[in-house]
Amino acid sequence: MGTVEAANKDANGSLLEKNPTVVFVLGGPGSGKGTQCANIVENFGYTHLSAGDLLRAEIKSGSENGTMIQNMIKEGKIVPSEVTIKLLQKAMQESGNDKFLIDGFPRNEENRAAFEKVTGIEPAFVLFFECPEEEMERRLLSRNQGREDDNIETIRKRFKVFLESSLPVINYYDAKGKVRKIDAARPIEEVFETVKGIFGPKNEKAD
Ligand SMILES: Nc1ncnc2c1ncn2[C@@H]1O[C@H](COP(=O)(O)OP(=O)(O)OP(=O)(O)O)[C@@H](O)[C@H]1O
Ligand SMILES: Nc1ccn([C@@H]2O[C@H](COP(=O)(O)O)[C@@H](O)[C@H]2O)c(=O)n1
Repeated sequence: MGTVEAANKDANGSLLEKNPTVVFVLGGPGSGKGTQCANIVENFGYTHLSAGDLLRAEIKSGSENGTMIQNMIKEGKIVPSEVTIKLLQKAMQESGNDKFLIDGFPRNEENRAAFEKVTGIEPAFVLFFECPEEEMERRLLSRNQGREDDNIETIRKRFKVFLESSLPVINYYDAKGKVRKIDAARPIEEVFETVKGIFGPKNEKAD
């Protein structure tokens, strides 16, 4: 085994040995990624890891990166991959599971290439929740979870970052035949019916 590969295997601990299944969950801010991930966890036994939630938890933990992360989130900017990937790896290892929904990641080409290089993991497929901006804006402005970035000024910046940096990642995976596009503008239950069709009955958890 080459040195880079050996170092990555080391950093991943036992993770790679489990040959984990990773599904990236992408879509604009407010498209319903978190909502649908909660349904998938209940029905299909995946562990849900939201990159945004991990970054917000890192701020709360008083970490040395906290102020930098908080400033980036307020501006709707993308935190350097090094920080986010470490948080994702740690959460994956601690979960004990081998099936992951990675929500809101990769957000740009840097995220994508670094994750592949550091973890050696390729996603099984990518769920893409497609939703018009006006609908996403309505949802974010009425989310009421006290998020510092759910204000119209930051929301507009997040939309811009999504179009400029995140869509190219979706196009990258689309070219590889890995994107499962979902019309996310419909009611939650209808969206989940489509999601269920993608994961398939053979993956459903027994009661
Ligand atoms: N299909 C839907 N129809 C109407 N409202 C929805 C739908 N899906 C989610 N919502 C609501 O919209 C808001 C945003 O949803 P959610 O948090 O799941 O989006 P998200 O894509 O994870 O957002 P973000 O990227 O900002 O974290 C929530 O208040 C949620 O209840
Ligand atoms: N890969 C990521 C994911 C998120 N961020 C930052 O967190 C903000 C909120 O993300 P949500 O997915 O919870 O909406 C996002 O706007 C970014 O500032 C990131 O940097 N990298």
